[in-house]
Amino acid sequence: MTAQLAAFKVPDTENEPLIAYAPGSPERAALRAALAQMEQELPFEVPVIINGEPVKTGKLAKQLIPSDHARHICTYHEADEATVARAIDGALAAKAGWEAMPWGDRAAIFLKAADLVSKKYRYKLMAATILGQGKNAWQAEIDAAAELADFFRFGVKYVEELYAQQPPRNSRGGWNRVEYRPLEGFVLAVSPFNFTAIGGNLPGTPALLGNVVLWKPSPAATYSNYIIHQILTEAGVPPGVIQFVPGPPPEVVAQAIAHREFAALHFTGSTFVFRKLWKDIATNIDNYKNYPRIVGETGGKNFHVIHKSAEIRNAVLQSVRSAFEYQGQKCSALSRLYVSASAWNSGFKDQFLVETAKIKVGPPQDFANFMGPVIGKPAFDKIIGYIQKAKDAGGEILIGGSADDSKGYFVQPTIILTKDPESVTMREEIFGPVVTVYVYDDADFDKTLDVINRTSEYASHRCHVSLLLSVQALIQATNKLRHAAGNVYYNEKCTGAVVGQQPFGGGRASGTNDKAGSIAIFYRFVSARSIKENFVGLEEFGYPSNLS
Ligand SMILES: NC(=O)c1ccc[n+]([C@@H]2O[C@H](COP(=O)([O-])OP(=O)(O)OC[C@H]3O[C@@H](n4cnc5c(N)ncnc54)[C@H](O)[C@@H]3O)[C@@H](O)[C@H]2O)c1
Ligand SMILES: N[C@@H](CCC=O)C(=O)O
Repeated sequence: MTAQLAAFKVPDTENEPLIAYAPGSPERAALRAALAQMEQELPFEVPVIINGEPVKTGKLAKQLIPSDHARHICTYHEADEATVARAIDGALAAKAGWEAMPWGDRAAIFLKAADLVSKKYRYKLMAATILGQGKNAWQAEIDAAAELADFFRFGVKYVEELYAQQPPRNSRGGWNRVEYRPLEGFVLAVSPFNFTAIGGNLPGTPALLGNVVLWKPSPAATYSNYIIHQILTEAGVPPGVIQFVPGPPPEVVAQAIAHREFAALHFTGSTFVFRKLWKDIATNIDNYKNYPRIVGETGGKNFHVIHKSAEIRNAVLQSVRSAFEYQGQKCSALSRLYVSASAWNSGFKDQFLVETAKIKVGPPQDFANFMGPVIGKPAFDKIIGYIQKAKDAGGEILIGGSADDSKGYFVQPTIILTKDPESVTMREEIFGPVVTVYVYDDADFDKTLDVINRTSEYASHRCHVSLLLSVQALIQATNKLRHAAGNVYYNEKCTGAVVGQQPFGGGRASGTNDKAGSIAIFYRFVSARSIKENFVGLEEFGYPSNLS
């Protein structure tokens, strides 16, 4: 416990500066060296971590390298029932000490973790993300280095702001206060494969508020997530506060959800899994001590709308990036594209195909590759299945459509042209490098906005980007699509929300829209306690109105 006798202010919060990794730069050399070292040392062995101690259950699973599936980046020990039970007990035992730790000390731990991410562990974390999750250098930089450091630093700032929110009035002779208690029980964090930063944020956000957390990482991101756990430990998160529990997802999660002290689910992943977990929680409701909080960001079907007034080159380049960077495996990735006929015929189509044809696909360790592999065999099969379904439904493959999983799970960037704006690849989440284009008559702009709004259950997910120049068209689209997206971008691509700048999340089937990267999400993991203190005692029990 450090100094307490003052109202401290946390340091100014800035976004982590991004490194470009340009040829010849020392950072590029450092990242290459970290990759080479990791390639030499792998496969690693990852234990379950309970109460700060490694637990080797002997029940082993592998995290494959998606660009070279004959190799694996790590072997990890899967938690069994007894291990999960110990993890929950240990977290509950750590709770009293953690929630009583002065805020300044908790803040300092997370600020230190941010600096460990941005400096000492930057390249190691990026190398694990590049090899294990198939990101190229830039994608690893904006995720594993920048977004993760931002989550921790901005989280500290937001908690400071939250704690500062106090009742505006006091009656004479009294003082009103609000205390933001962590939730009673433990939080279950279940994280996805596609963002190392989200892996860190799902346990990090509740822990920063004094909660204890059982963290089940994604099997396909186990190694990078394990490094994050090591960073948090080195920064000073006490044993037991965040229990790292890889394991068979349905079993580990079901056991946690069935526990009487289950206080909240912090989930990011597919809509299907989230809905299932919500139902499981509902079924178990009589068993809980408190009503659990349910926070989840899930699937999406993001779109760009290209108006006839759009600046075509910008619209094309933004669309190429957002459809194909990280192989379309972002919750924000462009997946359906509505282009006005005049824009399509006056250059958009040609440039879109020419630019997409320039994309290099291959192992992400080769920095020239813009795209790497998709995450695994099920994803690979699902994506080619959707390309086939689009063809069967009369869609025309303008470019791509081919895939090769002989060494790694590579799918070429694919553009499908459809005449049916409600065809299957305009509706369902694919989560791969596939974008479907619908060309609308310029005169039907307004009608097209209605179609967009109703087409997918996700309509809302994260992002709608309007690459429009006319202000009038922007206003029209903004109003019509008010509930169709949680994040809207004008003249900008739909990927790349930055913590502290564009809080992210979506409604409808895309999640509870609690806005990670903003103060809003922190309200979900506290249970406020109002405190009224009276400094003046009573002299009579009766009120003046009782006097005769
Ligand atoms: N909205 C957002 O902010 C956001 C961000 C990232 C990813 N996503 C979504 O995540 C999905 C891709 O990630 P993913 O493939 O890791 O998702 P997923 O749903 O397969 O897995 C997410 C997590 O749930 C666990 N899980 C899987 N099946 C489970 C089960 N039956 N019971 C309990 N837990 C289970 C996984 O092990 C993992 O930890 C996409 O749908 C994407 O849109 C959304
Ligand atoms: N910040 C990222 C989050 C993507 C989630 O999968 C983006 O907005 O692209």
